[in-house]
Amino acid sequence: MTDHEQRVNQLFQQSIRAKQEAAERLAPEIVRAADCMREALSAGGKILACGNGGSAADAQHFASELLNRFELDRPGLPAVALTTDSSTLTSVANDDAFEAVFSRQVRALGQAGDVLLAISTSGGSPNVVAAHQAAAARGLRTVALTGRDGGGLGAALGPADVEIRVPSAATARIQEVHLLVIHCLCDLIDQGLFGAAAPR
Ligand SMILES: O=C(CO)[C@@H](O)[C@H](O)[C@H](O)[C@H](O)COP(=O)(O)O
Ligand SMILES: [Zn+2]
Repeated sequence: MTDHEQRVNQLFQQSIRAKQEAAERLAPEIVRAADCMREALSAGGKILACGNGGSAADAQHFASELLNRFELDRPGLPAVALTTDSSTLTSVANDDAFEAVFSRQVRALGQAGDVLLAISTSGGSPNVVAAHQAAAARGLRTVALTGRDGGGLGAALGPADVEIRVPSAATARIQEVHLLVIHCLCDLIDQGLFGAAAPR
């Protein structure tokens, strides 16, 4: 095996270990988060999703799996990624502050009973923390995907919120687990609402 192949192998092993540890520790919180989202959707609510960088992509990935479909052919479900409208993002950042790019949209779009999916590997992104604060003030529950020590986001959550904190300090490994968690949430939501088949 070449040095580079060995490095690739190590990265795969680290990712597998991070996922194994997460499966052992996080299953109850993942089920709680899916229940929270399913209840909101059943009651006519929607899910707003946000994050920065790779987590912005994760927010969009999740929203598209709800709006379009995951594995089951079923009607679209209401979800909005707060990361996609460049006119809104640039004008809020330009006129106010980058910290406000998600919270302003939460105040405009969020209704009591909706859920905010807040994704931050460090838990420290000020715009994600501000989105949670705006959500809480409007009666939304937050499902937070975090890592490390949960950061300011983990610390700001209330008893009705759910934190899924990946036990790792490496941003890339945390993101890899977040994507798996997102697919677990989609699977449990579909199963709860439409009786999806067992995972293949
Ligand atoms: O994808 C990566 C690193 O893997 C980066 O784009 C990463 O998402 C960005 O640095 C984010 O700004 C990090 O924010 P956060 O996860 O700490 O909230
Ligand atoms: Zn990344």
